[in-house]
Amino acid sequence: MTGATEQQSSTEASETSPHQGGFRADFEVTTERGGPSYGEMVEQVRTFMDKVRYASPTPELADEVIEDLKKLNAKLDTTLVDEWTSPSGTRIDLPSRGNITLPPYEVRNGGPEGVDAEVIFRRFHLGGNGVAHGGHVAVAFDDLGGMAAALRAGRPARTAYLTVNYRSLTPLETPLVLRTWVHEHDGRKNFVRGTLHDGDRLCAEMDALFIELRPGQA
Ligand SMILES: CCCCCCCCCC(=O)SCCNC(=O)CCNC(=O)[C@H](O)C(C)(C)COP(=O)(O)OP(=O)(O)OC[C@H]1O[C@@H](n2cnc3c(N)ncnc32)[C@H](O)[C@@H]1OP(=O)(O)O
Repeated sequence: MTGATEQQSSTEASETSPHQGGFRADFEVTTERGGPSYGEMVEQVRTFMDKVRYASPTPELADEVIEDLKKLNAKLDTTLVDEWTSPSGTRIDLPSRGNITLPPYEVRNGGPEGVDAEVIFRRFHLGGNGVAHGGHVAVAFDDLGGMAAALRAGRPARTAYLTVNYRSLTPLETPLVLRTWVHEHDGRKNFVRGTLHDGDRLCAEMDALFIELRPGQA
């Protein structure tokens, strides 16, 4: 494996980074970090990943792409910051808050009663035979389940367990409805349920426990 060892810049948090324990102390929402084109940059990377998933390049083209990517990586090396101050995860104006590692979703409604989002699994989320990989479905449930717990509790929570029941195949490139809500809570424990639908068809269900973090807890 090459790549990971070639990282140029430090992304360690500085002492002034605004965080406390495992998550941001105050979840700073921004629409400015990364500038007006940040969302389009992330979208272009997703499109690139879609193409990589299905591309069968010649050796010459693969070498050309590698050289282009090295140049792009070098450009980003000059801008790396720690996780607490990067745009990724805080840009509430962008799908999945600008976090490229998540399946892109848009929250249609979110509050203490739960979260209602539209999610699209992309071509690069392929599991096999044209449908989504189950792990990516779990990622979407984890993030939006954690959001439901955090919005109810008013503070961040970490996943203690998360079970997904895959009820039917989850299509790619299709707007799906993902809902999460706190079914029950007891002290710091938030028992969260979720559903993923393609129209009327239930694709998957989630049953999870999210534990609210104590102040300073990692
Ligand atoms: C708005 C922005 C939204 C962003 C959302 C992002 C969501 C992303 C969420 C994640 O992916 S977090 C990453 C995945 N999770 C982890 O890495 C967590 C690893 N585990 C831990 O850090 C700790 O185990 C944990 C914080 C979950 C709990 O440790 P604690 O020390 O805080 O709690 P403790 O062990 O004292 O347990 C508290 C209660 O929960 C219960 N509990 C804990 N883990 C359990 C478990 N696995 N199953 C059942 N019960 C459990 C435990 O028995 C106890 O019950 P009681 O209060 O009734 O005694």
